[in-house]
Amino acid sequence: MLTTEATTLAVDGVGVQFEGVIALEGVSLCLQRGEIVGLIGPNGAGKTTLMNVFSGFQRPRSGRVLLRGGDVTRIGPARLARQGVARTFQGARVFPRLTVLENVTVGALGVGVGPRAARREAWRLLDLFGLAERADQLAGGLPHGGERLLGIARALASRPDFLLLDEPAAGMNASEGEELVRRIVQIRDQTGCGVLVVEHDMHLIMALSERIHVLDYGKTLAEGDRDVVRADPAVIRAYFGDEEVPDRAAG
Ligand SMILES: Nc1ncnc2c1ncn2[C@@H]1O[C@H](COP(=O)(O)OP(=O)(O)OP(=O)(O)O)[C@@H](O)[C@H]1O
Repeated sequence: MLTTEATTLAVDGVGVQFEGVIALEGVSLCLQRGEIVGLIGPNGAGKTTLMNVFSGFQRPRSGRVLLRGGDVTRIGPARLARQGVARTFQGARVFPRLTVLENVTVGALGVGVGPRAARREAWRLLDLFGLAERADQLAGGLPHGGERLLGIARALASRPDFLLLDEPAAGMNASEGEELVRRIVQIRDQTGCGVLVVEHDMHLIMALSERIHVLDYGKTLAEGDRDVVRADPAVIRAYFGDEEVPDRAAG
């Protein structure tokens, strides 16, 4: 049952269809401020489509999107960002010809923060992400892991209550992934924002998420505590196949 509390971002029974392909059907997921939820599922399960619905990039055909209990189903991404919903995309999507500092500053300017405060906020985030030394470098010249962190820093510049991360660790090596887990937990602890993470790296998902939501063919296959979900036979069959289910990652 979905809550309509003031501290939640939720989808309630959403459905999305693309020219005959059912991408999502009757999916409900409630993200609370202060929690980290993993969204997983096989390729094509509907994870990115659900992120798009949450962030206003995809209007659902059925169901509702609720922000702090209010219906935002018809609100687009720019307005949702100003209301506290920020996201990153698959692929870093930084502005390669802007500097690292400018990339983050733009994130704050985009939600109406004044130029001086935006710059201050950008420096704070660059410090937090260990990118301050590269502030004046063009973003396009960053190594892959750095670009990913920059994308998250830019999303955080809007001071979101809810942060949606689409495959933040793609292309990172194991130690960069562990560092990313630490930073995401730190962000949650410091800002109290709710974090929804789509990620194929199961070690990372298990290390990071308190709750896990599993999609398969556009429907919810399982949801709940990570240990319960990991032991669910339907999840093991659909998602892990014959692979060994990873133990909770070190960290
Ligand atoms: N714009 C689109 N037009 C047509 N079909 C689409 C579109 N976007 C997604 N789909 C289809 O909807 C389904 C869900 O896709 P989606 O990208 O949300 O899955 P996913 O779980 O994020 O997959 P992956 O793990 O591979 O990124 C797939 O069958 C996909 O082919």
